[in-house]
Formats: sequence, structure tokens, C-alpha cells
Amino acid sequence: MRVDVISLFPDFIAQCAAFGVTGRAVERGLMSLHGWNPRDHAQGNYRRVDDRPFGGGPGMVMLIDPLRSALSAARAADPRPVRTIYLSPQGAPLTQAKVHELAGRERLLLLCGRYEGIDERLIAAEVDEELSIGDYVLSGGELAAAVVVDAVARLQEGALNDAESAVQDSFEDGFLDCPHYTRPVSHELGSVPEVLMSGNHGDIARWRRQQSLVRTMQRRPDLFDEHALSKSDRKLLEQWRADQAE
Ligand SMILES: Nc1nonc1C(=O)NCC1CCCCC1
Repeated sequence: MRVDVISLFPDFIAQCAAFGVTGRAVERGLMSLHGWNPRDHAQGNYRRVDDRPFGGGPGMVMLIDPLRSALSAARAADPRPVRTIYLSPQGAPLTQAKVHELAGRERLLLLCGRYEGIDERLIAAEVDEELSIGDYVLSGGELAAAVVVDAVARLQEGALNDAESAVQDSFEDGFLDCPHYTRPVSHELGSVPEVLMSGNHGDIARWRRQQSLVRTMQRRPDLFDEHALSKSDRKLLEQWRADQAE
């Protein structure tokens, strides 16, 4: 997969992706990252990339043409079809389902805004979809782009080793992850749940599923309500409720 990033700080994403799974995905040639700085496409002595907002108000707005020229250069760098994504709080929420969809593409073009944002005419003309990583405002789209790169990289075939890919990630099946424990068995902070020491893989799987269900029900009722529970899931929850009542 090729990922092009339009940013005033093009090295930002490369640095974020230089470690761990994303670094390995790049090393293994599973993903390539290319940064494009709109300032390199800005005209005039001052190479302006922003200007004051029409209608007044604080801050600056990123100009159309430097961004448009950088987008055009990035698209022309590879013949394959590309999806252009603008990261902003105004976008659709990024979900694991969306990450899976993006991970299956040959190319992504991530547009990172700064200041108060970018001229709306550029979004309308050049952006395929706007995505948000959460309901808060960052100082720029680069961290959000790094999140997309990380989430997509780990889904590239060969990015995760066997142990990692065995991990049942949160949200992969729409439920939160179960708790995890490692040595020592006993610690001043508490002991490891006995079922995990039982060697009974069926019991362990049921306990982990029950924990995922309960955590999701307690912490993210919005997610929990999205899913019709299987018969076995309902039984696990009933058992948990009965245990709580004891
Ligand atoms: N939240 C977010 N999800 O994706 N991006 C986000 C963000 O907060 N981005 C910063 C803003 C800052 C002004 C310009 C446009 C981007």
C-alpha cells in the first residue's frame, strides 16, 4: 500500500510510522509513506500557504492552490487509483470497519489541515471523504493521519507476527477487549484470575468472552446496543449476572 500525506510537517508522519508494527510494515515493503509539503507548491517570495478568513474572525485558513498543487503532484506520483481523505473533527467517525476498508486499498492520500482549516472549496472539489478520529480539536491533522497510518499498517498482510495477529483486538468483533495478565501470578496489586491458570482453553475462552461482553455493556453501552447477542453470549451474561447476585 502506498500512503501519501499532504502536510506542512511532512516528516511528522514518517517519524510516527518509524517504530514498531508500522516501522516493520514499511521495512517489509508492505507500506510506503510519502510526504508532500504545500509550502513547496506555494508561489511568491513568502511562499504563503494561508491567509485571513473572509468574514473575519481569528486565525488563518489554508489557501487552495498550494494544497491543490501538492495533491496533484502526489496523485501523479503513482498511476494507481487513490482515495483522498481529509482528517478533521467535521469528518465521519473513524471505525475499525472503516480501517479495514481503507487497509484494502492500493493507495491513500491523507490531507492534513492546520490553522483554522482549509478553504471549503478545496474540500468540495478534491476530497473523497472526511474522517475524524474523535470529538476533540488537535492543532493539526497530522496526528489523526498517523492514527490512520498505524491502524491500516497493522492490517497489512505480514505486518503482524503470529503472536500479535492472534490478538483479538478491541472492536474487531465490535466488543471491547478482555483484561490481560502476565507474570507474576501473585503481586501486591492482586492475583491473576484462576481460570487463566487452569489450562482449560474452553473455560478461558468463555471467561474472556464474558469479560469482553460485560466491559462493553458497562463502559460502552452505545457499542453494546449495536449488536444482537448470540445465544451463547446471552448465557455468559446471565451467568455473570447470577455470579454478581451471589
Ligand atoms: N479530531 C480530529 N480528527 O481528525 N482530525 C482531527 C483534528 O482535530 N484535526 C485538527 C484540525 C485543526 C484545524 C484544521 C483541520 C484539522
